[in-house]
Amino acid sequence: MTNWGKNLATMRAHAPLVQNITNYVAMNVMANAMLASGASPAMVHAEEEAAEFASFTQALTINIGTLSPAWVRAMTAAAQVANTVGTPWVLDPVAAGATAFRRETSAQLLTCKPTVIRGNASEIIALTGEAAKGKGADAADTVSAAENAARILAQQTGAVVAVTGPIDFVTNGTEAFRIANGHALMPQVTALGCALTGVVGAFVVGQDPLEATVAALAYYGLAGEHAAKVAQGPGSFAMGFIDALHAITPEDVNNGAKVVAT
Ligand SMILES: Nc1ncnc2c1ncn2[C@@H]1O[C@H](COP(=O)(O)OP(=O)(O)OP(=O)(O)O)[C@@H](O)[C@H]1O
Ligand SMILES: Cc1ncsc1CCO
Ligand SMILES: [Mg+2]
Repeated sequence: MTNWGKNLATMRAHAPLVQNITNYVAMNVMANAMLASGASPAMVHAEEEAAEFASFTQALTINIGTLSPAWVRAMTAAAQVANTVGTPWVLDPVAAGATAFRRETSAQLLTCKPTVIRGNASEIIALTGEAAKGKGADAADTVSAAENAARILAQQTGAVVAVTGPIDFVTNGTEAFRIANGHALMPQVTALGCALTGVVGAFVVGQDPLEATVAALAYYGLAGEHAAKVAQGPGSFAMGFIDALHAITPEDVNNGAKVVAT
């Protein structure tokens, strides 16, 4: 499991259609990051069509960043279809611990068996019902403080759990990896975590979920490192980041991935 570039090549060969029910902040950022990576994103959230679209999409991602009751109904219906037909789907539990609405919605979505759960440390801790220090959509807990919660959540749900931050942690409940790629400018640009969730969704199509998630995080963090070399601040970084997602090759990933099995 060291040829992480192969997972990028496979994702690009599939160029998968990925349905995203995401938040208003992330829609454009996420769609551009996914296109630059080599996937085909479709932002489809209406209650009238979300479940129908989920019946033929190659992967689904659900992000609870800007919720409303109609969106929750669409999310639940789409996740149920994905679970029934065996389509991989990724949950992004934005600010999961902040309000009762978010706690209840996340708990309901977890019953639809996500393939991967990708969140920051505070969000992953909150999903296990523990008190988390999250500051809205931003993390206020360390990744290492969330490792135990990630293992428990993976064992309880059967999902691969990815905790992102300065050093990412990914586990399926038994095996685990740390990914040290990334740059401190990444959390200075909104929705880069949300966009990563879409990239993870694209990687898991037809690939082992644990391996594909680790590879997606290494690739994405490497793009952050490349973009930071030419950035003058968060604004130019955001632009360079999209360029880097597009330019990075499978060989670059094999040379630059900082992944260790724990
Ligand atoms: N301090 C850091 N240094 C290096 N990389 C980082 C740092 N913080 C986050 N990252 C990287 O940024 C990406 C997004 O992770 P992050 O944990 O910030 O998501 P998030 O909190 O869900 O973001 P958002 O909700 O704003 O979309 C990941 O690839 C992660 O590795
Ligand atoms: C800032 C923000 N607020 C709700 S969703 C979102 C995008 C980052 O998660
Ligand atoms: Mg987030």
